[in-house]
Amino acid sequence: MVFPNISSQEEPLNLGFLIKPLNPLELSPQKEDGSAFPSVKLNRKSRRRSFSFSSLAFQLSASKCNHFSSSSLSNRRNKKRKMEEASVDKMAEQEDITVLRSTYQFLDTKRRVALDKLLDIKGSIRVFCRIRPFNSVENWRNSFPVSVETDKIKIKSLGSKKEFIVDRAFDQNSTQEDVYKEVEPVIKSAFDGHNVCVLTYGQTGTGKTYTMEGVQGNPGIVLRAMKELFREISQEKCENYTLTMSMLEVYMGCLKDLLAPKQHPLRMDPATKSNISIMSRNNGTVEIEGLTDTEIMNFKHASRLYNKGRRARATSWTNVNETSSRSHCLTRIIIREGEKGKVISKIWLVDLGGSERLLKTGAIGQTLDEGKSINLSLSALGDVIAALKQRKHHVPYRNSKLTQILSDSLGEGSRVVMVVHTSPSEDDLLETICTLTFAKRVRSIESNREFSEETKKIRQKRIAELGHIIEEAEKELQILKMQIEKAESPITEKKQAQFADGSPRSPLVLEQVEFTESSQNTEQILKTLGPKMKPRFMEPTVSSKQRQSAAGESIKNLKIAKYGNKRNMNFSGSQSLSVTGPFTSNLKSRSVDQGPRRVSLSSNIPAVRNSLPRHRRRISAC
Ligand SMILES: Nc1ncnc2c1ncn2[C@@H]1O[C@H](COP(=O)(O)OP(=O)(O)OP(=O)(O)O)[C@@H](O)[C@H]1O
Repeated sequence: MVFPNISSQEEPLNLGFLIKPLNPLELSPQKEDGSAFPSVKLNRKSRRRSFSFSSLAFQLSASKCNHFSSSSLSNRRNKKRKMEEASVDKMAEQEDITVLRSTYQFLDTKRRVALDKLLDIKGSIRVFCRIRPFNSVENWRNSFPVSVETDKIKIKSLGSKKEFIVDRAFDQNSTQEDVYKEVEPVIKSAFDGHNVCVLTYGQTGTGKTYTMEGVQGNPGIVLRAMKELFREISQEKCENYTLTMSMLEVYMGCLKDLLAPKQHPLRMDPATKSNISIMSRNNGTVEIEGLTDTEIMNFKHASRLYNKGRRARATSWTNVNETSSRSHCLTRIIIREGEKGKVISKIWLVDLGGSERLLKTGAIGQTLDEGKSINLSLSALGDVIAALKQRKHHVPYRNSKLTQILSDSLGEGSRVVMVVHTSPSEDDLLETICTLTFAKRVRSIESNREFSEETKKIRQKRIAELGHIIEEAEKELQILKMQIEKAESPITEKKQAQFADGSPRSPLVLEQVEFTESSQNTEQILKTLGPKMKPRFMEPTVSSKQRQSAAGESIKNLKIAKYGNKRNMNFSGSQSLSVTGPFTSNLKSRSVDQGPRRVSLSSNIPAVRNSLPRHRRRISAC
């Protein structure tokens, strides 16, 4: 077939390949004698007016076809080019993100390995000592019996001197931040699968609760640790990690669930007044049956729960007329991964009972029993830690409830920090010496291998090096995280835009949407051409008809899946539909907590009746 060659004066347009199969209704573009029409010079501005064809019908047809074909084709070409460019850009972006992500992984592994080495050098059981400031009733003007160096506590009194080595000593001016900074690496190691146990130990009134719980506006280890855990989870993009929290009180060998909704007296074991039992598994793990384990969604939720637990502890004191120092308060955080909730690690944060009462007060009766109980459990704790450090075959976990509970968080692979607390006062010197002797016992086994000065220097150097590696890696990780977020933001935005209407779209539907959008221009053109002026090549082919009907079917199926089968709702006059309650107007605004909506539907046609219950359930579930 010969095609006319229409061109403008400025820009020759070859219409020959633009107008392909002509509609049979249109005139043939050939002359009667079979020769081709001459080329027509067409000024773009006056294209419609300056046709010089003899046949008016052909002019019209050619003009419309030219208008349609050239714009449609160039649209398509532009679209194709844009799509090609977009896909190249997309691939490059994806590559960038992959490189950034693998660099992130590499650095993160480097940081974790360094942290692990650092904690190994420092020791898996570490002992810190914190001296609280003088209080208003203590005589601080005349004597300062306790002095502090970085890793040493010196006691001077009545001409005698004593020195106690610890892993880190905090003087009276130390802040909560200072203490937490030392504990932080241990908390972080929980993400590497290490069970963690942080304990505060000391005489009553020396600041155990202050260090662990903190005060309003100046939180302690528990809340800081929780903040850190949530920060780590968001930073590491561990979206599939979950945190759960439990709180437990150990009072005279009895366990109390501090987060339980309400303890029913009949459900408790009359002997122990508790429905909690400790189960030690053969593999060494411990499970506390009956203990409330609540998933914490964010830091705010965690601190709310923690305050609830603290209040429950306070209430229990009032109920049974206890004082703070006579019970141990244990907060547990479990890090879980995946849908099955595989346990990664446990963190125990323990505020131990005061260690001195029995000695100082010469208590009798219940107070004596309480004091004995605390001292026994504290001494059992000391025995366990000592046995662990000596790598003894038998570790006496079963000697107290406290050690039984903590058994899988004190042993091999665990990280333990004990923060011993002392008073600065001369009056409390005896208790201070007792506390520091306990600290020495806990620490002594590992420091049995007393290092030479040279070894100490090498250790310090290595610790500093590892600390530097960790710090640098953390800085780089921060930068990388921002870069990844920046690189991912267009993709995230696009996804958000696609899902803005709340309906999930399958790739097929997305394809269909694109298809519909691209054909919008064509639809407009067809409207201007009129139904009879549709060129033949615009008629759908057999395969395009099949494609369209397949795509239409898939959309229909999706709509049915989303909104239900509307056919069931097309009732004839003889059918009845009764609906009680506004189920169409405020359907979306109704919240789930409001419970199912009451909708009753009925029909006298069996097929419709059969389909109604299913329909009703769907509405009820909204
Ligand atoms: N480092 C500190 N800085 C400021 N105040 C402190 C510090 N340590 C303790 N205190 C204050 O000392 C008082 C006693 O502290 P806290 O209640 O924490 O002692 P405790 O060892 O937990 O006592 P108990 O065994 O009775 O629970 C509190 O008023 C607390 O605010």
